[in-house]
Amino acid sequence: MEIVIVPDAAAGGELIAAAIADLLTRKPDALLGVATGSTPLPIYQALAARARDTALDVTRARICQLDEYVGLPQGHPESYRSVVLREVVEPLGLTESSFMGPDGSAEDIAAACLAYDRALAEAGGVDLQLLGIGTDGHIGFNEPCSSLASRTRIKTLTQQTRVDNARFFNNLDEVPHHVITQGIGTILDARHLVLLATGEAKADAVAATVEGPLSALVPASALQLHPHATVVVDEAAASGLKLADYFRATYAAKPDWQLI
Ligand SMILES: N[C@@H]1[C@@H](O)[C@H](O)[C@@H](COP(=O)(O)O)O[C@@H]1O
Repeated sequence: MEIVIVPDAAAGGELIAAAIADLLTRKPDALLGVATGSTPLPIYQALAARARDTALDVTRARICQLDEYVGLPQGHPESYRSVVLREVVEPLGLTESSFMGPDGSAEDIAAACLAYDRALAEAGGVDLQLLGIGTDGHIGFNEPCSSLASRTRIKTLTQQTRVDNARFFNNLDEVPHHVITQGIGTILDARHLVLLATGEAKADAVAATVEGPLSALVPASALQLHPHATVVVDEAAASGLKLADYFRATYAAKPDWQLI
């Protein structure tokens, strides 16, 4: 696992957008897995700026969703489908035909989960999966004690996550209890995992992910199992890391041509 400590969220967004740009240059039809929440927005803004202002061609990029609320009406502005279309797909000049996600309004949720795992595999697998992290250490919506081998399935949110996400809704009661999420096993199938965490509220979860034991109690610690996982953190999110100086020195010594 590589840990990169950046000065702030904007620098993290630029660094990760550069890695995505490099991927799309090598593989123009790469499948990019995207996360929701506030944290990855600087990545999407930096990537859209590159698509607008540089020779980067994103027209063949494919975008896939990490997770989804269950039971929100289709087209609800806070369904993750709507969020990804608004924050990622449209700013890149792409259309819904470049996009795939699980169907949170399906009558048969179990079948929708299976179908999504199958669709990801049939699409050739995710090339680069962006991740945020919950304050309880969740990735996607894999809450503490999720199986480290889990596939896409329905999960029940913890109260902590519902409270954290209530800011996107009118009140806490509107936050769904159930979600579909790529499983931890599904996430680990991606070729490159890139987790961005910013702000002091994430410091404990980041420390447990990076320096704690591999544990289902901290779902993000599953990144320790992946051969190419990058954790990008700002100074505040890095504040609980005992090995911060080592991570800084390692990254500073990295050759310029070697991206994350
Ligand atoms: N399902 C999403 C996660 O994918 C995201 O990482 C997390 C953190 O969000 P934020 O970046 O807003 O703190 O929120 C939600 O729970």
